[in-house]
Amino acid sequence: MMGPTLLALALAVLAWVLVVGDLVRRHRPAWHWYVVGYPVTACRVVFTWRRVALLNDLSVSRLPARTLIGHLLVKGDPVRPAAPRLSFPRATRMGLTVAVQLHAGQTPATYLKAADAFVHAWKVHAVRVTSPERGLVLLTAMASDPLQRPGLATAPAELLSALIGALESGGAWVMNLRLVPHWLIVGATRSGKSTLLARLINQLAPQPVALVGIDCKGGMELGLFAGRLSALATSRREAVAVLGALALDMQERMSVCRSAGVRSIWELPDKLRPVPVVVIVDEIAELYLSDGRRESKAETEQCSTLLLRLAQLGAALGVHLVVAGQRVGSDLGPGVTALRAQLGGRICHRVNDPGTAEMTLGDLNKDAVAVAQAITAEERGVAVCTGPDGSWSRARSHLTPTEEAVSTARKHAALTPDLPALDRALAAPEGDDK
Ligand SMILES: Nc1ncnc2c1ncn2[C@@H]1O[C@H](COP(=O)(O)OP(=O)(O)OP(=O)(O)O)[C@@H](O)[C@H]1O
Repeated sequence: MMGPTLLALALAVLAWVLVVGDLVRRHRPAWHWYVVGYPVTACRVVFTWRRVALLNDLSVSRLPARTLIGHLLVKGDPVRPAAPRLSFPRATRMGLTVAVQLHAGQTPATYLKAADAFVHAWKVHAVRVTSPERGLVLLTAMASDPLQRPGLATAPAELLSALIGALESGGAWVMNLRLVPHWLIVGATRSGKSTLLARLINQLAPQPVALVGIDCKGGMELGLFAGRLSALATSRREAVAVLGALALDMQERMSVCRSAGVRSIWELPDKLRPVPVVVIVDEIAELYLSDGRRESKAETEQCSTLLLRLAQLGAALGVHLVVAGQRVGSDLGPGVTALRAQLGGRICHRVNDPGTAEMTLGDLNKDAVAVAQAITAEERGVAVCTGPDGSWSRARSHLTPTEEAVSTARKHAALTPDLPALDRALAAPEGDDK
């Protein structure tokens, strides 16, 4: 009687283990990492460290590489090099961290080069190398891609600051225009650029800020938010008019600052301070590429000069640029490289050519370029972004449905500041010359 009951019980337990085990394997809940993943990975880190360090030239021998035997100078590789000292691996929500004491003469760059070797040796999704203090390197191993299902990050509301999404570290991805006044956003088609711009507008719409759109794709993208835009240019000719009017407006702002004896509009008393303006450009190539005709060439040159002027002087005068494009390269014109130098904030989604990733991140963070190039077509909304302290991180924007962004823009349409100079400039040009 006991036999069949025990058998049925054993079968039930087995079925339960199989079903639950499969669910756990597929969904990887957080406790699974702490109970199974972390102890296994921590053992791998500790037990493979000597060998990994040796194979990647991180170990250093205390013996000199040359020594004198009698009257002979003997050169060679000293035996038994010592691996750098490793701290105990500490579990985090998404992986683990270990601190490594650098040998004298070593720099974090050697560890950056070995990051791929760590990934394979420890069987983790990625390893990031940072140096929080001199002589120390922090290796952060991530068990799986935290951006596959990023949590909803939060950040305090601040003027000219937008919560864009979540960072790979689990923190909030914030675009703060007071800290980094101008931004360059690149991404191939369907990489998540427009969604990010919609998110930015969604976040800035409730703030006392003027939003100006330049969308030379006939206003198809930014036209959706027209109710909250103080001006919208939908052709290059209109873009020249709007940028020219903004350049003149900046001169007025300068004279207000000069008469008040201050260096930036933020030092002016509230009642004198002009409203901050955020200029959003969708598809920079439309402003820079000419069809060879004389007027077209003149317009591209004007756009290039005016954008550069706004970028050079805008930060102190409350004029901010957010420039987006599918591709950025010096072939767009000599002005592009100069403009890029002024756009301190960079966001690079998946791109089709290595040149664009190099152009966007290469001058600030060489090691971020390879990470940006590894973003796949499935990872929509994932990007490499720079932080205000010069660091970089992988991040994912919060998916803001277009309807939600449009309805937020409509809801706050009454807050739209009037910029009569821009309206006049837009009313002036005749015809349309795309
Ligand atoms: N953060 C995100 N999370 C999930 N899906 C996203 C995210 N961002 C964008 N997507 C999805 O990716 C698709 C393409 O996004 P989007 O239209 O923003 O790309 P794009 O780079 O602007 O493309 P294009 O240049 O063709 O306009 C959309 O269907 C959107 O739903």
